[in-house]
Amino acid sequence: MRAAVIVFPGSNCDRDMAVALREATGAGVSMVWHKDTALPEGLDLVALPGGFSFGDHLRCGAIAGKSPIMRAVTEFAGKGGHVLGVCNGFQILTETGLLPGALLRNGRLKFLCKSSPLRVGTSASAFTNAWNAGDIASIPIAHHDGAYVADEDTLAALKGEDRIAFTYEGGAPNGAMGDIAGILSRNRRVLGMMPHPERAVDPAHGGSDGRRLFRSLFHALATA
Ligand SMILES: NC(=O)CC[C@H](N)C(=O)O
Repeated sequence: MRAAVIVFPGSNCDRDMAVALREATGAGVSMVWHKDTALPEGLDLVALPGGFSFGDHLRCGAIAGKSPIMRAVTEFAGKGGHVLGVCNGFQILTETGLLPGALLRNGRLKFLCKSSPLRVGTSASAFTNAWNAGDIASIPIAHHDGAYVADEDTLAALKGEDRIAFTYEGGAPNGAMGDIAGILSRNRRVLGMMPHPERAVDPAHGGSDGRRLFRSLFHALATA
C-alpha cells in the first residue's frame, strides 16, 4: 500500500498520520508539500492531516483548499482514488467541494480537546470495514470549527445513501447537525472526519480504537 500525506504550513498532525499509516497498515508513506503540483505515482491513498493550515486565516482550510497540490488531489479523487481528511483535512475537503457541507465554529465557541465516543454509521467503506455499523469507538477531538452543517437535501442524501460514517454518541459536543462527525463522498472513497484516529492507534495514546480505521484501509487497499 502506498500513501501520501499532504503537508501545509501549519499542519501539525502530518507526522502522526504518517506514523499511524506506516505502523498500522505497513504503507510506504510520502510526505508531499502543498506547493507541489503532482502526487507520487501509484498511490492508494492521499491523507489530508489535521492542524492549523495557514493559521486558520479566512476560514479553517480555505487557503489550503487553493494550494497547488489540491488540483492533483481533486484529480486523484475524480479518478476514484481514496482520500482521508482528518479535522483540518475535513475542513479542506469541504472547502474544495470534494465533500458537501461546511464546518462552522463550535456551538459554545470553545476549542474542544477531549476523547469523544463515536458511533460507527456504516461498515461499507474502505475506512470503516473493520467495524460493524452501530459499534462505538473512542477517538479524540481537537478543534474549534467542528460544527458540521449542510442543507436539508444534503443531509437527506447523506442519510439515504448511508454516507454518515460517524456520529457523536450522546450528542455532538460542537453543535454538528445530525451529530455528524464524519461523512463519505458519493462514491464512498473520500472520508472527512473531525475526530483524530491517528491519535488513537496505540494503548500509550490512551486508547487504540482509531487503529481500526487504518486496519480497514489495510484490508481494502493493501494489495501485496
Ligand atoms: N486539529 C485540527 O485539525 C484543528 C482544525 C482547525 N484548526 C480547528 O481548530 O477547527
